[in-house]
Amino acid sequence: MFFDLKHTDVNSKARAGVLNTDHGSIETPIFMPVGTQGTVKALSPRDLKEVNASIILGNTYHLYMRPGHRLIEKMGGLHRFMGWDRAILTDSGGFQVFSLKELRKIDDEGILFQSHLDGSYHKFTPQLVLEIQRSLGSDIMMVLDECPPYPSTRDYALKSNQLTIDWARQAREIFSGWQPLYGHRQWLFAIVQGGTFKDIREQSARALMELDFPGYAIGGLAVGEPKDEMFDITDFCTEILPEQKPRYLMGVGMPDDILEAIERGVDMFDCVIPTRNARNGTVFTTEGKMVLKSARFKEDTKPVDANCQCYTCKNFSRAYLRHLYNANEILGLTLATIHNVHFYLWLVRQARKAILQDNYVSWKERILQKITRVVE
Ligand SMILES: O=c1nc[nH]c2cc3[nH]c(NCCN4CCCCC4)nc3cc12
Repeated sequence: MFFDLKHTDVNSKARAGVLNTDHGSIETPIFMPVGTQGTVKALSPRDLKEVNASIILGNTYHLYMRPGHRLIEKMGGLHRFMGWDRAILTDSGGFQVFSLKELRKIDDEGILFQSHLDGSYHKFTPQLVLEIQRSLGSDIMMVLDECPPYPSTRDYALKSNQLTIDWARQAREIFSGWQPLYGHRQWLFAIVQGGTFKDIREQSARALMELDFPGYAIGGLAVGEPKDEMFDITDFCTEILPEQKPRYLMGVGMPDDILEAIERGVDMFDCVIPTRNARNGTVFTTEGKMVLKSARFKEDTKPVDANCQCYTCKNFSRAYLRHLYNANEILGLTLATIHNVHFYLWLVRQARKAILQDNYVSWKERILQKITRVVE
């Protein structure tokens, strides 16, 4: 089966499971490094394997814009094109359209927008974003949805939610009738919307569940709402969503956000933070966050994190990494990204171990004390 729920922690809603794709099995809770344009910035697929990444995220919007899904199809699909033979999840593009430029126009058919590259007009429909993801060959595809801005009026959230449900219904019908392009199975997830209105969230979840998807994303969060609202809505959604299906909280997040959401029953995460922060000189460690550019690391011979087994921590000092940043050396980006992605994957692997031992909550409280510090 696609998702095997192995165990739920007896003291919380935290779960340990396995996602079975044709590009390998993925132990959950899982973090998906973001590879927007067909590459996880500064890392090669070899680096990704070395840090045990089992699934990465690609963006339908960006790959459609450049180099185009037809070209990628001619190249044999995204896995072959980018040299990655493990799993890929692609976001459907609705969110990117909103976050990249002022929205052109949304109507019942889809989203009309201008390319951020050359200003040309395009229209994302439920059908088109599915065709793009079929050409890409993603193992997990997302339906076209509308992510309402935060805050939204109740009326806007209601209307937007109706659109997202209609688009999900169309996508489900299109998907049920097709053969995969490259021989490997592709799975289609729905996306729960409804803003911060619990009754609309319930309406969304139940309508999507009736359409019977293999997995459910919780969308419309991590868009500027207060953290406690994000966790409250997440907790509310996981109460309703099917226990035996994976839950994916889109765009989350900082290490502590991920641990809080795991406790509330979320299985899958993606976020640009580990890769983006690495490129800006901020790394996450078991002793807290560290700004490597800081002068205090000028002669620090210690590794980024003495408890870390990654290539960066086993071979280089904080002083060297700080030098690379100051000298604008590309290697600095790669080494810090290797470490941060390794840290996120290590964190969710430790979470899984704690869940299987039924002590997730106490483990989480202990590790949060350390990783939320700032290393001076
Ligand atoms: O509702 C969504 N539908 C489709 N994709 C999404 C992606 C999302 N990504 C986020 N938040 C990303 C937050 N991230 C934090 C670090 C800096 C860059 C932005 N919310 C999302 C909601 C959605």
